[in-house]
Amino acid sequence: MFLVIDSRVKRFLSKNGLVILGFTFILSLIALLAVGLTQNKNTPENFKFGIVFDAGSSHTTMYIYKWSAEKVNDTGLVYEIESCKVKGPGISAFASNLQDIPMYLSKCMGRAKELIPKYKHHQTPVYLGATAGMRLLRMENEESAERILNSVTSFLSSYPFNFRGARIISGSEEGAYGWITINYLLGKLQKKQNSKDPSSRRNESLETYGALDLGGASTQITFVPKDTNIKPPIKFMQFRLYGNNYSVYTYSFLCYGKDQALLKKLAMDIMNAPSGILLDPCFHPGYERTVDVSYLFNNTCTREYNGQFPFHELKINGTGEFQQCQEDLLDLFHTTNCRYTSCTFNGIFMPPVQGEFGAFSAYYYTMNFLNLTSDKVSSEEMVIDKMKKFCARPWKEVNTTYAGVKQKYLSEYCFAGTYVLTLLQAYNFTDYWKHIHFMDKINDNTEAGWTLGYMLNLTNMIPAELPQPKPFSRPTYISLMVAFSLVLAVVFILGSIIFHKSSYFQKKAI
Ligand SMILES: O=P(O)(O)OP(=O)(O)OP(=O)(O)OC[C@H]1O[C@@H](n2cnc3c(O)ncnc32)[C@H](O)[C@@H]1O
Ligand SMILES: [Ca+2]
Repeated sequence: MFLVIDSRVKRFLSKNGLVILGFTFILSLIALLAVGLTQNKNTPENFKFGIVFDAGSSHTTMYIYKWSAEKVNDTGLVYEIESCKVKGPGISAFASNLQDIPMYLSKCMGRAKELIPKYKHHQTPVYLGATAGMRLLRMENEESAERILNSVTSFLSSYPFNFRGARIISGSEEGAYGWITINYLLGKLQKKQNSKDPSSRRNESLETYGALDLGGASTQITFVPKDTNIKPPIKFMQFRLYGNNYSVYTYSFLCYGKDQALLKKLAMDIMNAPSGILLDPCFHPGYERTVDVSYLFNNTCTREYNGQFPFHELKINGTGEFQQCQEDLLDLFHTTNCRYTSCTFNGIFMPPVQGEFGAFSAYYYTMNFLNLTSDKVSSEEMVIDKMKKFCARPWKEVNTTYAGVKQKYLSEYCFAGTYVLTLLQAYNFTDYWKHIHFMDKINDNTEAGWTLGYMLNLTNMIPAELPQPKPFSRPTYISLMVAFSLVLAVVFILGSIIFHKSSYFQKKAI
């Protein structure tokens, strides 16, 4: 019986074997094409999200970032989808009212829950970084600072997101992450990677922008120095990003943020002329403000000026004299005691500034309001002339002209503008408007600041080495697959026909 079937099968196969083989081959070919095409077809993009709280000295802002999971290692592709300003002061003001922290943060967290799809919540990292306000509080009262961070931690952990910690970041981190943010967004980190000319690649890092950040309590300057062979007394920060090495200088001046610098100036003024009334050239004529003397001196930044005064309140009367204001502010910067090859101020080592700089936060707010951003200025005389005129304008007039602007900001633009120019002078910038680019949002939507760099670093999103490019782009890959498969099919069919015909003729000949 088995023998009978076996011989039938044999006969069937010898007759139709080639047809079955061909049929199987074509089916496999179709399957191959189908798999290749479906594997490479356009699937909807898979997005990821990240949340960073910038807990600054003057206020807290929550940023939500979004990026495509597939393109995670490419440069410049993470962008901001939301910045939520937390109502109220900076978190360091909550030392004696910890119970208010949940209310303080809940509105922005609610916004995050709305904006990020629910099924993504558990994989979305949340970070909170506190800066100079909390650094100052920690110097005054470490336990208080700790308690605030613990309250923040317990509140943020109660959300379905992936909370990754609340901490005080160092001034160097703040400077370095700001530098990474702007260079990442400006596309400076991967530039010239494909250059064939080795001499142009050697100086690649010089093409990054330096970063200038002016906060309320501290200010940072960060850049790649021209001469990397100098032996610095402090270590430069070393980064390897997208296959390039960067040796970065960064320094954070605590107490030289805009708000603390103003308090230092006022404290210095009282020391120089102890009186309950201060004629202040940094405020508009007709402007009046009363400051509590104990508030002024109960502060780490003004401790060096402490003294006993027979009055409890200081009354400020503006006089609006730019030149005098600048002279007063110069006294905040001590430039005589440099023990190194070059210094900025207060005896702090700093290599000479070089290259282009991006200036953000209060640098931008101030210069943008004053119309003194680089694209609107052509000479130093123009800057001085504009500042003189602005400071000299009576407060009443300024107040009515800019009725929509917050009073605190408006009343301080004369001081802030003068402070920005004095600080840049102390850093030894010449022709600032040629080299300093005041920036707020980069690529239309993402704010310049340390938060993005912080998240990119903590989520390892900037690789040390440049990702290897794929040998073929997707369309080329698909076209090649199809073309080779068709050639294979045609060759096979032709081969079969030839084989059939030749065996037919052979049979006939026999
Ligand atoms: O970095 P630290 O020092 O911790 O401080 P911060 O993060 O709170 O500081 P910001 O950059 O938010 O603000 C810097 C200063 O600019 C002020 N400021 C904020 N927004 C402003 C605006 O739109 N116009 C003018 N000034 C503004 C603010 O009050 C501060 O004095
Ligand atoms: Ca800040």
